[in-house]
Amino acid sequence: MESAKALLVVLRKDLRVHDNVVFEQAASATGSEFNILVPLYVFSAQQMDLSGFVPGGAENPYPAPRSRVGRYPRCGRHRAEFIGSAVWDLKKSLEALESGLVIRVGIIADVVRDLAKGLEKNGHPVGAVWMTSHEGTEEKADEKAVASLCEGIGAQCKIWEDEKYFIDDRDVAGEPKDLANVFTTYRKDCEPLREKPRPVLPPPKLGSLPKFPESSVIPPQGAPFVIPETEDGLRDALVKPVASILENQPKFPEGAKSAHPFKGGETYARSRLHDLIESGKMKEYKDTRNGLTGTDFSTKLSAYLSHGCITARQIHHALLGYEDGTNEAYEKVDGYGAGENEGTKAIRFELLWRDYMRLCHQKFGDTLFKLAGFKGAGAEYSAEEKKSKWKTADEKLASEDQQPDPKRIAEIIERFNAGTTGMGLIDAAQRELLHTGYVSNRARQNVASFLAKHLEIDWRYGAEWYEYLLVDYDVSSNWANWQYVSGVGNDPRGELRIFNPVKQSFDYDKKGDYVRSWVPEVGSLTKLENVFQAWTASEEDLKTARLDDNIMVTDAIRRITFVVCSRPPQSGKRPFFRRRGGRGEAARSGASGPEGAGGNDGAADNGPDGREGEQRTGVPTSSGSSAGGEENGQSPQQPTPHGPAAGHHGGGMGGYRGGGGRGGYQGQHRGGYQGRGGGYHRGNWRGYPHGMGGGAPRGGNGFRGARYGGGGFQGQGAGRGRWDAGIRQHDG
Ligand SMILES: Cc1cc2nc3c(=O)[nH]c(=O)nc-3n(C[C@H](O)[C@H](O)[C@H](O)COP(=O)(O)OP(=O)(O)OC[C@H]3O[C@@H](n4cnc5c(N)ncnc54)[C@H](O)[C@@H]3O)c2cc1C
Repeated sequence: MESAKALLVVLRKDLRVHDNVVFEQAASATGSEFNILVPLYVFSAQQMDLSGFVPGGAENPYPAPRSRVGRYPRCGRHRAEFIGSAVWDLKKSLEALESGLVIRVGIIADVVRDLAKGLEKNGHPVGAVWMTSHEGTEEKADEKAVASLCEGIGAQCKIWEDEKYFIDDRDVAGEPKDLANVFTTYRKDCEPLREKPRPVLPPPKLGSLPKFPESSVIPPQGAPFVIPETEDGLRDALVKPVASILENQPKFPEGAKSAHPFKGGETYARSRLHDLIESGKMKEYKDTRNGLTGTDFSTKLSAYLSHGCITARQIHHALLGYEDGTNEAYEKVDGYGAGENEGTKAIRFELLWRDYMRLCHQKFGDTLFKLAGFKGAGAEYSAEEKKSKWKTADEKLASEDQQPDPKRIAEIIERFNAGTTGMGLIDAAQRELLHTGYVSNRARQNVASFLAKHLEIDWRYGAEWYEYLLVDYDVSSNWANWQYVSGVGNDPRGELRIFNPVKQSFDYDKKGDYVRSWVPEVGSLTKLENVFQAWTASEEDLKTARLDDNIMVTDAIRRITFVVCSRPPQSGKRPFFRRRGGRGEAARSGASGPEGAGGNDGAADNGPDGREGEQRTGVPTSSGSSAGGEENGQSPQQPTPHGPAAGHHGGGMGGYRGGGGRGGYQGQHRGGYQGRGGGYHRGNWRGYPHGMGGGAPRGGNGFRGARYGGGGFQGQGAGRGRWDAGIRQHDG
């Protein structure tokens, strides 16, 4: 056709040929207005350090991109490698379809402009540029820039719906502004989930795509960059500038194993999905999903989803083949043809969370990146709560009386990132992230909660560190989850949900294998409580383990006294923990109202976490926990390696709230203790509607929980000897 023109397809987070609207539509466009198809991928200078593409001697015109708050690189080596591999895999798939992929680096609109100019010069004017819409400020800006460029060159610009979500946007009722602020409400509107996803789109048939142009017609990459011609070359160019994460990069611990050894790309995504169903892992998913170690406790599909190597609805349809007994490949798998099971249902549930996080991003826009979060954007956040409680390393932003001062906060953040806080689970998770780019959902929640709620440090340092290092980084899922856990997002329990990392370790790392494998320094300690917090070990054990002068012991960032009961198990779910103190009056009457502050709302949103929690079954949360010791270790009665801390704030019972709470406890007795212990002082906790009391160590004096607790029970939970319980522990 004489007037036929080139179709330029810009691929970003849709690195696949199956279930991809642009290829499906391009295939049916053959013989019509487009005589050639130029699929294009651009490694973006806004998000990646491109200096590896610059041959020696030349200068990279784009400064290495950095995050706003922590000034971290935007994309670390694990994700760079994963994306490189996924792009290469797409190139191979397109070549197998007699097409191809042009790989470039730079700013998307600039690359499109240069390519369009060159193609026109070589006799192929660009008639249209297609791309799929993606969430994110930069992504939207790219879409706008390409649209305005198209206007300038007289080409059509088409931005297709992003179809990699579980429920298609076109099937979501209402406008983004109408989205429910609580996930459960949204979920209920969507149920039954199994009926919601649209069918998957077929991949283009061999030879069905408009011709890929001769290489001589495609203008080369602009100087000074050079695009490698092999997969290894591409990987090296991407990884070289970000190969080292820390100044003193620790070695990969001997014996530790990555939970995410997976390679990027659609081919690998499809085979991973198949393996998960064939091995029966999908059926077990609900029981295993809170694991910490190994490749199969969860799907590890997140990175494939984030980069669009697979779509959520492809996962759903593959599960249907197994559940409905229509895909013989799975006929030997337990549960074949038996319909949806607990495991497959839970996966759909998680995929819906992913949708929801993105819809929240649509609704709240750039407040995703704001310290006060989604809550700060709405009326549901009180004026007082909007005031920043957050500690920062930024001298200009810190309040004059910030304690610890910004310099110390900078040190703490550095140690938090490097995994040397002294809190085993947190350190293990941060080191696993450094070494592998992946960390389980359970560990992510603990890490986020630790930074935001125990240390009260601007949670965006953590979100940006994750953005830097996660292989599955997704702008909506990452930032909205950080907000959620930090209490400024869509968690209805907000600030009240706190993970006690010691109890979580006992619950989810029952033998300490996870912490031992990523924090080898504590590997020889035998007692679990010592593994989880090395400072609790005896002087002798510390010496034997050569830990006596280790910073994790001498200057643990946060000390949580946690009592392990030596009595034989009596009953219940958590036999080896026993609260010391806090079961007195305060515990029983600490929450007078229906909204006991610590009460976990069994009926409400349970969070994108381990939703199994005791709260829902009404079993009282046990475990003594406290946050002992000031961050800088200056507390006069700071816990010592030889014994538990003396002073902590009061502990209470994790509660169960909600109509007809089944035998649970009401309310949380939590106090900002300022008595003798000098223990954990959470002066910023405020506005708890009910049930917040102040527990006092040794005799019920010296607390000020009521000031923050608004109706909290004063003092009566104390006076039972030593208080070991402290901050409300929440086990999600
Ligand atoms: C602080 C924090 C930061 C996070 N950052 C990201 C991120 O950048 N990218 C990302 O994909 N997920 C993120 N998550 C969500 C979750 O931790 C990961 O999706 C999950 O651990 C990935 O492993 P998986 O694929 O084996 O998950 P599975 O347990 O197998 O879940 C299946 C899929 O459901 C989705 N999913 C599961 N949980 C969530 C959730 N809470 N929110 C949104 N989607 C979910 C993912 O796409 C996941 O692949 C974050 C969670 C927290 C608490």
